[in-house]
Amino acid sequence: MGSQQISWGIAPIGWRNDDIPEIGAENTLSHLLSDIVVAGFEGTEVGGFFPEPNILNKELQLRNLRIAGQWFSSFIIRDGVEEVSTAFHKHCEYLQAVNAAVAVVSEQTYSIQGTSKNVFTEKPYFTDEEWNKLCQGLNELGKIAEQYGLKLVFHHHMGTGVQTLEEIDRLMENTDQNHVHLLYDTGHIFVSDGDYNTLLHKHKDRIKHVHFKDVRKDVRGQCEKEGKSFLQSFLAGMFTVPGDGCIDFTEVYEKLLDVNYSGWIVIEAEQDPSVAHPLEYALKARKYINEELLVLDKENALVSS
Ligand SMILES: O=C1C[C@@H](O)[C@H](O)[C@@H](O)C1=O
Ligand SMILES: [Co+2]
Repeated sequence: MGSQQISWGIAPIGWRNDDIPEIGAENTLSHLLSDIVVAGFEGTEVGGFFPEPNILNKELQLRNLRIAGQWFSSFIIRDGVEEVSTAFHKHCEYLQAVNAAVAVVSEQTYSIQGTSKNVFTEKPYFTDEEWNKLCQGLNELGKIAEQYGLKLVFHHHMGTGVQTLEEIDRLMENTDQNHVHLLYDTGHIFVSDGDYNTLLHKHKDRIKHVHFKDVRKDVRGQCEKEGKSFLQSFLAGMFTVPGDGCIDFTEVYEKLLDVNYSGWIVIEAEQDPSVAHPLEYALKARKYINEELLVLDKENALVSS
């Protein structure tokens, strides 16, 4: 089976960043969507500055683009699932109206991702009781997502209580595989654990959404040495597009093809847009995909025929 099941997208995060809304604020929706077409991608994720569904759908249709999903910050441990559910229903309603496939959920209770804390040493840890509350709550949110024709995909993330492989294992073991799926983000797991393959191999069956984020290893090392925060690290250039860092995406992509992965692969490389020209990096990513990854589909097809 080949890439006909895979849709390639690129996230708005290279143009504008919801974690630091000031950067790239000059980049309008039209500019972003048109750049995505120029770079040859099929769609994107919803950014915090996106308009209501009618307006967005019009702009998408004009460019033959689709929406993969959107990030949702959950505070299940802090607020309880009942309170979170109200906001999550609204989130899913929006996503259904723009024909998205997934709702990306990240538990943000005690998260330091938006703070000035050292992201390499000061991440939070949940108690056993908090783990139970989180996993039960996610099962409930997963059922809500399904009412809107969406899959809940959980985003493991630097600076949060679900960051390391061990923590992702625990989350996968204690949530219902029918309702809670996994978003595999190559960049976050590599920065956290120095390895991106084990997570993919262990949880391949739960992965329903993928973020391809590359890492500049030397910059990562320097950020750790200097005790930088998550935001300072990405502004320093810790992340980049596939093919421009140290991750071997051919290995990752081959594994995804092997397990007949079906869904979106979204390029997500947050950098300062005033330093890393967003269209230039989108084109660089597309070139790498075309020249190094899509050829693997053909090779696989030849081997299996
Ligand atoms: O999926 C993501 C969404 C962003 O808001 C986040 O900070 C980024 O690192 C990411 O992986
Ligand atoms: Co991501």
